[in-house]
Amino acid sequence: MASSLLKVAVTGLSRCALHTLYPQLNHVAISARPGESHISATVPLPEHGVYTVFVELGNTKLELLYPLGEKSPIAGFLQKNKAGGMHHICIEVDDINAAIVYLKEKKIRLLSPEPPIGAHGKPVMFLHPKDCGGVIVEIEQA
Ligand SMILES: CC[C@@H](C(=O)O)C(=O)SCCNC(=O)CCNC(=O)[C@H](O)C(C)(C)COP(=O)(O)OP(=O)(O)OC[C@H]1O[C@@H](n2cnc3c(N)ncnc32)[C@H](O)[C@@H]1OP(=O)(O)O
Ligand SMILES: [Co+2]
Repeated sequence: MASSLLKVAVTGLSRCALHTLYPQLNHVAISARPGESHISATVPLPEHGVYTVFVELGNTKLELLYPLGEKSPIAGFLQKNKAGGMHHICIEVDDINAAIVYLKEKKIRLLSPEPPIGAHGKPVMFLHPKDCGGVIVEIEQA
C-alpha cells in the first residue's frame, strides 16, 4: 500500500470543547507549519455516526470526532476512555480495491463488507484494531 497522507482521528471533545479548542489548535498548527493550517467547520456525518472537524497541517490532517446518534461506532471507545484519545489513523492508498484484496489475503479483518464513502467523498475501509497492533486503521482512496 503506497501512502501519501496520514490522518489522525481524535475523539472525546464535546461540541463546545471543539469550538473552545479551535484557537489552541490553530496556534499549534500555525506554530508547526506557518501559513499551511486550516480548521474546518463542524460537519455532521450521520451515515458514520460522528461529527467531524478537520485540522489541516500540511500533508497531515487531524480529524476531531464527536459521537452522533445512539449507534455511533465511537461510543464504546468513549465509554472506556472517558477523556477521549486517539481513535484511529487513516492512510491514503492509491488503489483501495487492490489494498482490500491484499488485506484479505493477509487475514486482516475488514469492518464493513464494502467500502463506504468517507468524510472526503472517497471510498474508505476500516480494519479491525486487533489485527493492526491495537489501533483502528482506516484506508482511504487517494
Ligand atoms: C468521518 C468519517 C470517517 C472518515 O472518512 O474518516 C471516519 O473516520 S468515521 C470514524 C468512526 N468509525 C469507525 O471507527 C468505523 C469502524 N469502527 C468500528 O466498527 C468500531 O469502532 C469497532 C472497531 C468495531 C469497535 O467497536 P466497539 O463498539 O468499541 O466494539 P467492541 O467494544 O467490541 O471493541 C472490540 C475491541 O476493539 C477495541 N477497540 C475499540 N475501539 C478501539 C480503538 N479506537 N482503538 C483501539 N482498540 C479499539 C475494544 O477495546 C475491544 O477490545 P477488547 O476490549 O480487548 O475486547
Ligand atoms: Co477517519
